Amino acid sequence: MVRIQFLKGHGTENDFVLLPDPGATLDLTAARVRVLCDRRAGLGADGVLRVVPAKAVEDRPSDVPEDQWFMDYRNGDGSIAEMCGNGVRVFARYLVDAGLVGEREFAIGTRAGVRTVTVGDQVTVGMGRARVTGSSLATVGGASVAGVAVHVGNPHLVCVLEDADKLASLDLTTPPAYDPDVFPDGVNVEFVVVEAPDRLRMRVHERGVGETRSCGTGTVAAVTGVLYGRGEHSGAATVDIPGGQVRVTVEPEASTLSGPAVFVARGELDQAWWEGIGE
Ligand SMILES: N[C@@H](CCC[C@H](N)C(=O)O)C(=O)O
Repeated sequence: MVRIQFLKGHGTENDFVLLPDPGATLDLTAARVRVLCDRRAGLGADGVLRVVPAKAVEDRPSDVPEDQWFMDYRNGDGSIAEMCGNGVRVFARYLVDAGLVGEREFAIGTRAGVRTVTVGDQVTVGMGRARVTGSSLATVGGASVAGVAVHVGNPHLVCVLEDADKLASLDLTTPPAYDPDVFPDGVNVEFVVVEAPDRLRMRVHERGVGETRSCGTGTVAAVTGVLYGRGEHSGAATVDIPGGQVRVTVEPEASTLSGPAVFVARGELDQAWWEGIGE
């Protein structure tokens, strides 16, 4: 009988089920991801992080070497996404805690390429280049808001609002509408208020999940988009999200994300339940 271990953790309350899969034997179907993430029928999470050796991932990006650990990230709806900034911090904490890496600074393979991490009280991730790709509109509650499109390995649309009351009153229980010609693969939509030159408040509707308490790539996109609006390409900001606070730095060719990564539970999945999850 194969025993399937799990951990439950979060980064600023963006929560994940982490599945160690050193032998790359798990059959992680979209249906299994959906049920695992279901907050009543499963463990409940925004997404799943499968921990797998990069050499077992045939479609990994060409710059991810064979000897790295690979973050196989899935959204709660079962879809695959390129990158997850909060997830990679939780993933990094797991690798250190489990003794799977010997250093506190190391690299992790993701579908967006290699990400370097430094694990301390907080976990800092080198998020690569955050690229402004254009502008577009998001429509929420019948009103359209202009946004800056930012690519952080995955797609984002950053919409700046005038004040915190507007941000608080947004109804994100239904997905904001966006232009599918601009975002053919869907988009994560961030709504942001600039509270001080180096302080943002943000809410997010994530592709493949819904509104979450935090989105790491989204915070990097938000800082990049706000800087872009000021005609700047470098800067740093603290971002307040409903689940806590992260720190972001942006340079023309690189960005970083720092924040907490916490585990709350670990255990074993029920074998019969897992086997019984159909398509
Ligand atoms: N929560 C994540 C982003 C997860 C992927 C996203 N929903 C997508 O589909 O691109 C983060 O912390 O970055």
